[in-house]
Amino acid sequence: MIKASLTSATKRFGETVAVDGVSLEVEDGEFVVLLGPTGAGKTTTLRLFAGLETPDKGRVTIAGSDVTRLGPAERDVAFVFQQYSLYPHLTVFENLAFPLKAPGRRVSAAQIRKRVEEIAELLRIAPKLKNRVTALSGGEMQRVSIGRALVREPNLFLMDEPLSSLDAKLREDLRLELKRIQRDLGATIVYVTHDQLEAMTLADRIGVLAEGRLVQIDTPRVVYERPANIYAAQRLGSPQINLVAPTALAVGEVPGGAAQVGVRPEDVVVAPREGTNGVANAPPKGVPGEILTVEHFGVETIALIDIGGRQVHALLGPRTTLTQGMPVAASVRPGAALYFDATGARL
Ligand SMILES: Nc1ncnc2c1ncn2[C@@H]1O[C@H](COP(=O)(O)OP(=O)(O)OP(=O)(O)O)[C@@H](O)[C@H]1O
Repeated sequence: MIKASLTSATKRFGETVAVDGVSLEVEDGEFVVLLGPTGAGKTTTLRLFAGLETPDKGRVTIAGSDVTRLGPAERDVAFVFQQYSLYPHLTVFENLAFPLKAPGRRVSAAQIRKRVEEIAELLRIAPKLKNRVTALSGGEMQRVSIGRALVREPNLFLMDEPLSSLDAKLREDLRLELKRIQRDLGATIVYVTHDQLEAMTLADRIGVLAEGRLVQIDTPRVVYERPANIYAAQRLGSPQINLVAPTALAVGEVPGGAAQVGVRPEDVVVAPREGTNGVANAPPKGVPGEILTVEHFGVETIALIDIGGRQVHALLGPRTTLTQGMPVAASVRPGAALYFDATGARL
């Protein structure tokens, strides 16, 4: 079942087309992440779902109804923003209970208590329910913000970089918890980020936005392995995909119309050009290059290699014996090259 959709939605601000003919269907229980750099139109897309913006063209539906002309209060959506928007003079319990006490909601005190306690448990803030929110850490405050959205069981959750104000460790913890909670509750979430790690780990599908357009929407794996174009290819992967001239890495048969070849670092095969005792082995396959740097990250090692004046990243095994300055031969794992035409579209 489709829980929310945009159909050919366009939103302009003066000369700027913030969202340009975006069509997007979010399934019930799905976690869709909108990924793109600053100004790509992520927040505006989210605000169209929320009813905080009205599209100039196109339609918005939520739970099967056309809500294009309805305001936020009439859409039954919950938002979480980057900055916690909590009531500082209230306790954690009162902040979590607040959305349930809105006028028109007839929820008994006992039901409120039960729901708040459930959510507090889920978010692991139950021991803090009596604390004032000002006495919480940043991570706890953001948990309360997320909890405030979750108590209500709305049609749709809209989250705009909810973890970006947190430090790396908290961010990771909360990211894992958010995914677990979303699965447990079967919640439908549209989530905005420019963090590829969040996108890769949270999303059922990633929507890649560029200049207001939805460039690709698919599972993280498909966007990574079969990007629609160079732009989408560059959004995922760290280090970024290597882009070289069609023949620079000797990648075999190049399809007609290929202007660039994309090779992920893990698909660059690197072999030493000389035997360890200085005696030449049979020359390895590939183009000659030289190792510029080797960085050890524990679980992986990344080398930067110069091949004929071009630099490419290669993922090496953790126990690699390759070191800086070594002459090497670089090639591409068979079948792993991605070909792009002059417009950047993948062939
Ligand atoms: N209220 C507004 N008035 C004028 N221009 C706006 C307004 N809101 C957004 N824009 C413009 O629309 C474009 C898309 O903005 P949007 O905030 O949707 O991008 P974003 O991908 O969310 O970026 P960020 O990651 O920086 O939040 C930008 O060029 C922005 O300057």
